[in-house]
Amino acid sequence: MHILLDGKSLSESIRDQIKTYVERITSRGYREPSLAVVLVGDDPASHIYVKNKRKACERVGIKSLFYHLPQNTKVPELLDLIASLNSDESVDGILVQLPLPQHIPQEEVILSISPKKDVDGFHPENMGKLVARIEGGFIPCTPLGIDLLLKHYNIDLKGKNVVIVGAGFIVGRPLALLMLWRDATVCVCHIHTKDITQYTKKADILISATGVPHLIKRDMVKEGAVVVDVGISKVGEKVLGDVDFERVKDKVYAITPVPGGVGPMTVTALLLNTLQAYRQNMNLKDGDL
Ligand SMILES: NC(=O)C1=CN([C@@H]2O[C@H](COP(=O)(O)OP(=O)(O)OC[C@H]3O[C@@H](n4cnc5c(N)ncnc54)[C@H](OP(=O)(O)O)[C@@H]3O)[C@@H](O)[C@H]2O)C=CC1
Ligand SMILES: Nc1nc(=O)c2c([nH]1)NC[C@@H]1CN(c3ccc(C(=O)N[C@@H](CCC(=O)O)C(=O)O)cc3)C=[N+]21
Repeated sequence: MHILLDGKSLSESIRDQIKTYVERITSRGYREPSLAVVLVGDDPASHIYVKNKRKACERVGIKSLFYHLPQNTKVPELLDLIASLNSDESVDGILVQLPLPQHIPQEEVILSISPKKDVDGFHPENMGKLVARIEGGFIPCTPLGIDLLLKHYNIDLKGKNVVIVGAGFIVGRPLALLMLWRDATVCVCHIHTKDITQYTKKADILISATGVPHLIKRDMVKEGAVVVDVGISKVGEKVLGDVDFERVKDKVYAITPVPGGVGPMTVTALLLNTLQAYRQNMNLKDGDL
């Protein structure tokens, strides 16, 4: 029997705690935390993600501001908006939904966000803190969500073989740094890796983040491993993960479902990062609340 790593229910309990915290602090006369979400263009998947993030904010009492810019937005217009959000003291966190339209350089946008408001943790200052193991930076939401999920289920990372499939900017690469911080032995496979199976078979903890549906098959997984599935692909009406869940599940110690695994934890990590930004912005110390 495998353990289901239930990100949905862990998320609900963390979000309840956030809600209680926000209620307590606002009842003492502080303003509510706030997150500005910027979406450029009309990608339908991005629309759904942004809607879910805003709904999650509102449910816990975080104010969400939404800026929807047209597909043909010019780079300076977007940078002007970010500059005004950077200097607006009532805005704690800024999230620019990725991917951006082709004509907008992602690096330039990420660099323009104040590191203090960068709740995605993508700014090089925050990525640098992740490399240098400096506390107090923002850790990217999906890696942070996975870390919290593994911690909740008492899955120890120290000295374990963690194999990550996918080396994307949002998940794979920052996750590798975080797992290293947790003292795991980390191996990152990507599109140029020859024969990923030879690596995945050695994984105590296998994390896949490619967006290739059912890339991870039963024979690629070690008996008793922990499997974390980050991938989300829409195939017809169905949402599929990177892992062939039905054939893999009875071979492993624990596994995340898709949906209901890493996805909700990503959104919860965003709420936690926004709260962290708020507390740092308002200069609140642990003793204050
Ligand atoms: N559940 C959640 O909370 C989240 C889910 N996601 C999902 O995770 C997936 C990955 O997202 P993201 O990191 O942004 O995507 P990217 O496209 O940035 O990264 C995917 C990575 O996987 C690699 N890859 C692609 N195909 C293979 C393959 N056959 N074998 C090995 N490596 C491969 C890519 O290589 P290369 O670039 O060289 O092609 C790249 O390194 C997507 O399905 C996305 O929807 C993303 C964020 C949050
Ligand atoms: N700046 C930026 N930051 C991000 O964190 C970011 C981004 N851009 N662009 C896109 C990816 C993707 N992402 C997800 C968040 C939540 C779910 C999620 O809630 N998933 C649910 C529902 C899945 C479904 O039914 O579609 C689940 O897995 O249960 C999924 C994916 C954040 N991303």
